Amino acid sequence: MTMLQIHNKIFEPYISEQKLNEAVKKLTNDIAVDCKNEIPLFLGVLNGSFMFCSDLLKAYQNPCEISFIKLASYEKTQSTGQVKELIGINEDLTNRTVIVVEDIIDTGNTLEKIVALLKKTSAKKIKIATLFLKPTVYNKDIKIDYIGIEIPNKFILGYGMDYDGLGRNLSEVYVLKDS
Ligand SMILES: O=P(O)(O)OC[C@H]1O[C@H](OP(=O)(O)OP(=O)(O)O)[C@H](O)[C@@H]1O
Ligand SMILES: Nc1nc2[nH]cnc2c(=O)[nH]1
Repeated sequence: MTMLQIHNKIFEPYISEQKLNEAVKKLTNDIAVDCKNEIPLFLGVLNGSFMFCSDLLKAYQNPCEISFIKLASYEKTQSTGQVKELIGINEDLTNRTVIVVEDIIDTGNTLEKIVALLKKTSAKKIKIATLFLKPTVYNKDIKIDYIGIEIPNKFILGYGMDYDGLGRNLSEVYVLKDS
């Protein structure tokens, strides 16, 4: 097993590229079935979801659009509890089906903020897709429509997700050792 060190933290391989591909395919199929009569607008949440968004859209065979929103709440491996809006929603969402695309939902603080922003628009439907969910941590009432992989309360990185800015380029997911 190839360990990885970033600063003083040790990470070990956790979820293979193949498992990630399977999860992305399944999510894509589920979304395509639900959206067969519409053109969804995927709304990726930067930075973490860029790689997931890319693979999701490449796998999505029907007409669709993409845009991004940028929020941040994490410093190192801890949620600060405060979510900052760095890039807002610029599109006209009137009558659109918007699918929020998250790499991971942990406390749900980020999601709550995004959904609050979307509710102020005239979007027809707001749906949520996440590659990872920590069900034991998530404590909001917002329904998550599409879930890739559920994980315990551990800190992961790779496939878009970082530790202190590093590790986003890894094509598989690692977990913080002994977390
Ligand atoms: O459910 P929560 O506890 O809010 O955590 C989930 C959020 O944390 C990460 O983003 P982060 O704030 O680290 O910004 P980044 O995507 O730029 O890394 C991740 O991409 C989610 O958006
Ligand atoms: N990189 C990373 N960011 C997160 N944001 C919320 N949970 C996590 C996590 O486990 N890893």
